Amino acid sequence: MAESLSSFVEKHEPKSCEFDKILGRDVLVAPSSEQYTLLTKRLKQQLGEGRGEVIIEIGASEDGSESGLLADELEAAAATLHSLADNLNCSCVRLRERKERRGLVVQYLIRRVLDQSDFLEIRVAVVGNVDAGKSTLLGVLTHGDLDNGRGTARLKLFRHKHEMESGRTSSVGNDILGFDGEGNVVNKPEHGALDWVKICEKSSKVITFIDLAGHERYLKTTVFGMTGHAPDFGMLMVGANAGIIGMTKEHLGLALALSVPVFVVVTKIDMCPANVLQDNLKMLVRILKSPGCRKVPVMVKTQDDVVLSATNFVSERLCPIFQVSNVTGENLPMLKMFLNLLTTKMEYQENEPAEFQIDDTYSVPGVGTVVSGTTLKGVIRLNDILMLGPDPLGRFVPIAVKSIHRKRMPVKEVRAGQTASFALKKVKRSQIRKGMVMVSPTLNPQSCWEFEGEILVLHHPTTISSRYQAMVHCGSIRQTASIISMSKECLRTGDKALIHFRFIKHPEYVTAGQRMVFREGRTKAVGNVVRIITQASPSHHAARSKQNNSKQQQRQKQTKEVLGEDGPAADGEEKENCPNEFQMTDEHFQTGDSAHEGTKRGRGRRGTGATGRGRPPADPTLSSHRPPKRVQ
Ligand SMILES: Nc1nc2c(ncn2[C@@H]2O[C@H](COP(=O)(O)OP(=O)(O)OP(=O)(O)O)[C@@H](O)[C@H]2O)c(=O)[nH]1
Repeated sequence: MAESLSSFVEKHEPKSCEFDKILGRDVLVAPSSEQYTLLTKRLKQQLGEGRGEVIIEIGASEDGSESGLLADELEAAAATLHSLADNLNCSCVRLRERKERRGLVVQYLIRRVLDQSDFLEIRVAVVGNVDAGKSTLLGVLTHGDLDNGRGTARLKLFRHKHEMESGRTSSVGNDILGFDGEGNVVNKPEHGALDWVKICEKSSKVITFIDLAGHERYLKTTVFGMTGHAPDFGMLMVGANAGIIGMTKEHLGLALALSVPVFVVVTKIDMCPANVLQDNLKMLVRILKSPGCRKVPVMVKTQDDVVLSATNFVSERLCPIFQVSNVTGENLPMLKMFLNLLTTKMEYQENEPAEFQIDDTYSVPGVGTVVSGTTLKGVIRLNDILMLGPDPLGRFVPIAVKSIHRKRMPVKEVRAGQTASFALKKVKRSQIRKGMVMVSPTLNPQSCWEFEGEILVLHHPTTISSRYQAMVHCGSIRQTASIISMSKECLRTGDKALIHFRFIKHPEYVTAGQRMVFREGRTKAVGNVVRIITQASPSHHAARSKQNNSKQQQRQKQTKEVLGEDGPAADGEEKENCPNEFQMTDEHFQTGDSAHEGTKRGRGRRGTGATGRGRPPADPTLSSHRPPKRVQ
């Protein structure tokens, strides 16, 4: 929500607080020196809360009556705001104005000007059915050239030969779009290629798109992208002519399950008959409003809508919908403006001990072992010693951080909320399993075989009882776990329970409060880790899990015979092809199985189990560490 400099005061502080003196519609018109000091202090606070940016409204009165400034007042107020922004080393850009009874109310974007090596980072997971135009839109946004309707724009992004040939994305891809302080796109391809370091140097804000596959064959990769890459937002793409088909509902369901706020981009409006577009939009709105989604859809048609929806996108409930064409470029400027205004609402704790989740590993000639992932807490600096683990025996070993890159740019430190790649000293790549973490030694990290989670069953064809096994996704941990015990005898669709889980293959680093997904075939459940059980022993585990395994395999065999359906892989690793997970059936959208019920979005995401085979780094690394090859 856009804030006046005093709005926070009004809502949260007692009436007699120090900011009382800067209330009022015209406080910026001619502030006293005491007021000016308070205004500076308040703006600094607001910038801190907004991770370096805030939208300020001037001319609005606190009670809504007599809002608006006259032309000369507005000029004076704007000059004050510019000088406040200058003093705090911020840019100040006019976004929109509205006419009120007395005069104008104007909104400004105040954004901290960062040094060359720093930028605000927002991660957007791009999901939607195959052929919805995901790769094409990303090609158009990041390279600036429109598509020809036959796939020229997406060619710039495909990473594997088979993707070039089939036109289908199969891996988790990363593409970046940089904005300067004024909100201008800074991407400038040279001979078709983008120099990430230059983009980052010129940017105040960098949007990282996590381009996920639309085909159900690659759903495993898509789920990993959503759980393991810690997206701040989900961009759900829908082809105007095709509407909500195939994997669209599943991807929406997955975003809901993980409490990732979603906005929708309807593409191909250039080639879609008006009546088909209207029908598909109606269907989209109906699904978004259904009890299973409980979203508030907003059609974004003007720049005012963009500012309003971006500033109100704080809640997971609002769902802005854009209608664009990658061929004619219609409405793309509005989408860019929206992306420029997006601010993450995730609270990252920089003052806590460091925690970094690894989502991929590389062996780089001349550099050594490189890991990429997301910093969840704290600050990690060059030459820091962190504890890497857990290994198969649950141990953590100290390692030194040799170099750090953010989006291929060498940096001295990386803070909570930022993705990065580290070159590590004296560690072989084979010693690092995706799914491991690197944490501060002060945390004295413990691995666990067992934990308790509070789970809501979104869908199960029959009932879940003790000893049932399925895949746990927790951040980027991906391992089969068994149910040891439950607070209820059996669970059906819609039931909630406290469940005691045990990993079947190796211990993991899990923390209370993490969001988790539990799934197998058509079964899916979401919830939170509530308690870690560190004392459970592996030997005890092995015997019991073997027993459980054979029983479950027997049960799965029977189920397969009856349903012709696949179960989870017995060795704890996921199978390549698991269609229909997260299928938000019509039942969900109509009966109110609240996919987003449960607790808040987990901040912690750790480790990985990414496919990783031959795909570029999540934070494609390291100019000197040799950047991944990209097929042009
Ligand atoms: N006319 C028109 N064609 C488009 C538009 N957007 C994408 N296309 C075409 O639609 C086709 C599919 O686009 P892609 O970007 O490959 O779709 P995708 O969603 O990335 O597909 P996957 O990578 O397989 O998940 C390509 O031939 C594009 O040229 C658009 O706005 N208008």
